Amino acid sequence: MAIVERHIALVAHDNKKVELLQWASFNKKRLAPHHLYATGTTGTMLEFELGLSVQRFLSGPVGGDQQIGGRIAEGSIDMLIFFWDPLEPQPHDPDVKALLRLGALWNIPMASNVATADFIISSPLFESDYDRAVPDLGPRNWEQMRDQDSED
Ligand SMILES: O=C(CO)COP(=O)(O)O
Repeated sequence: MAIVERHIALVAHDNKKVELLQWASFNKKRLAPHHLYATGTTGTMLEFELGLSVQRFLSGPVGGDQQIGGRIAEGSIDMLIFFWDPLEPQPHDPDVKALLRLGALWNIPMASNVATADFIISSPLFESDYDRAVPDLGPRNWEQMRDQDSED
């Protein structure tokens, strides 16, 4: 049976990059058939060290987290492996929070640590059809909002 190709974003803060590299190295064969994305430095590391083909965005602190969040919102990234650093504040903490928020909102599988990433990548669902529930977040109805406002 053909595998379902996932669109997976891989991101790690500096103190977590080695952990991500080791995880990706161990799982290289399983990751390779999928479409991989990463923030700038994480992506360079994965390409350079493992020879994986990765679409790189800007570095996290200068907009890369927001770019990935945008792709999640528009539906072109459907999984996030993000080893964020729980022991160190980041200059772009609002962007980190926004990325995690969008991942939760759009109900994509997200791993913040190695154990969860292991569970995700070894799940039978990893490469099979999965009907992910997506919230109904169509455009808000301006006319309805205006009429409600005038009733108040
Ligand atoms: O800061 C990051 C995620 O918040 C990661 O960015 P880099 O991959 O460019 O180091």
